[in-house]
Amino acid sequence: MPDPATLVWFKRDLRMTDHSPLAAAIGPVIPLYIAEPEMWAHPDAAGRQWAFVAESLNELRASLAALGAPLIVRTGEAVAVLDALRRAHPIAALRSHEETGLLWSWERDKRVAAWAARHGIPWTEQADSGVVRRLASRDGWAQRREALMRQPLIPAPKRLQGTGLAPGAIPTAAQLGLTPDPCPLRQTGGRTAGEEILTTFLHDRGEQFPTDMSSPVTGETGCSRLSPHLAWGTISPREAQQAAMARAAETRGQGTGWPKAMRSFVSRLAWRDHFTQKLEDFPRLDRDCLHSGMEGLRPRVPEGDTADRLAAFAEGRTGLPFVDACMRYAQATGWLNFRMRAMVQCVASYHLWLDHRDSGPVLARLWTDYAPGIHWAQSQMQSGTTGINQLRIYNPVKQGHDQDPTGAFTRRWVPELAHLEGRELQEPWRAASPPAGYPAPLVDPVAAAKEARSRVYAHRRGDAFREEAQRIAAKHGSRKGGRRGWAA
Ligand SMILES: Cc1cc2nc3c(=O)[nH]c(=O)nc-3n(C[C@H](O)[C@H](O)[C@H](O)COP(=O)(O)OP(=O)(O)OC[C@H]3O[C@@H](n4cnc5c(N)ncnc54)[C@H](O)[C@@H]3O)c2cc1C
Repeated sequence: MPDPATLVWFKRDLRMTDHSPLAAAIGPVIPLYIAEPEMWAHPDAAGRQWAFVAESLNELRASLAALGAPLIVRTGEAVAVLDALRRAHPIAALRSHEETGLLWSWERDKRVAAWAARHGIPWTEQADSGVVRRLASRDGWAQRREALMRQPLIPAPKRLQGTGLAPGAIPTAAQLGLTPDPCPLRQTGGRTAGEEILTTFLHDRGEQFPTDMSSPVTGETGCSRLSPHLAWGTISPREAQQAAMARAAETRGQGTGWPKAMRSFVSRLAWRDHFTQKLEDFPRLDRDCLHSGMEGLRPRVPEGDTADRLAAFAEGRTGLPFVDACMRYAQATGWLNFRMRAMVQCVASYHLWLDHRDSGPVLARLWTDYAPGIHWAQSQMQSGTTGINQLRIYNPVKQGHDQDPTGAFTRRWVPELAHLEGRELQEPWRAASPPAGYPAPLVDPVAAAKEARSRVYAHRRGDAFREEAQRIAAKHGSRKGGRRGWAA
């Protein structure tokens, strides 16, 4: 009978450094990744995400193998996979990070907990971020998170004792039922790529981060671009934060932009946890409006012409050039800067009057860095369904002029408009001869925004609405006075 092993279950934490479950494993180890067809069948899942994960798994497998225990990959339902492993090798303990996911992952975890209890296998879950399970109150949350972020990093183990179990194949996207999803400029997965991105951001690219981040043109290199690595865990948030704080300290007093840029970056890492905490506390975030009074505000696909508007939005054919450029750019790269993500979500929800539960999956599938907690919290916030945020309705024409002042970005991604300049580029319907092959705008952006604002405010009236909004703010709102604009 072989010695019982510790099973370390990797999920969105595809690394060995700063990985407490792996560091805590004693005796033989089964490092396991389960490719769950149930997860990849969801409407928010896309081939580009799996491609990034598969690259990360390949590298993790090689790194773990070098220590003595290669990554075991199995495809299937979690309990079935775990039970097959238990029958192949005795398991003393199950260890993993806590995962904040959509309802299906909660249900899956309940089944895993029941399986573990049935077989007398203790399952220890540890936090991988500032998100707190069973949080009683947001009071003191930020301080608690900060204390966790300042704890020393956990080094990767020096050696691991394997079990001899067959490593198993990393499935292809098609084997997981994913449809082809070309993304020619997608970021590469794996720890090595993540470390390189972090290094170049901290030492070469990041000095103008606070200004570069607003535009997709400057943001492409001026933003950290760490998001897929944080989303799939090839880099830990604590590693990123501590490296940025060290860089801020090293550059202090030299008259450069680095310290401010690093502080700004660190605050974004805190937003990450702030928004993910909302999903932790409200796992129905992708299904229900945070404020129940906003239910029924917008029609659902396929009511009326919603299906056509959603298709035009997804294909980058709304007739609003900067919106279409951003959507086509995201299609090709798997990424978009924050402001433009907010703008495209806002245009879908306000101007095109689409329910965020219809547009949200379309956007989620564009992001290589899809992180349910951030995505659905932001999606609701930019759609006005939280009931607690001030409405921010971006004007896509103005954003085009502000964030793409030369027009080069819009012309590159909407080549139908390559011959237009200045005002006509962002409002081609005003051109003397409207461009052939490019659609007329689905809506007048100014009139549509006005109409949307009055419809939303009509829903936000009355004492009952206000009382629920107060309860939501108390449960989910940031405790940073005066900063509610971003953090509520
Ligand atoms: C509708 C919508 C959907 C979004 N969906 C996702 C998503 O699925 N995954 C995702 O990682 N980000 C999402 N974001 C947040 C943000 O746009 C991205 O994190 C950012 O653009 C990623 O690029 P970066 O790594 O260069 O970010 P940087 O600007 O360099 O920021 C560093 C990190 O901080 C975190 N961060 C930055 N901005 C935010 C924010 N506003 N809220 C929460 N965390 C933030 C991310 O982890 C990011 O990688 C979404 C935003 C909106 C408006």
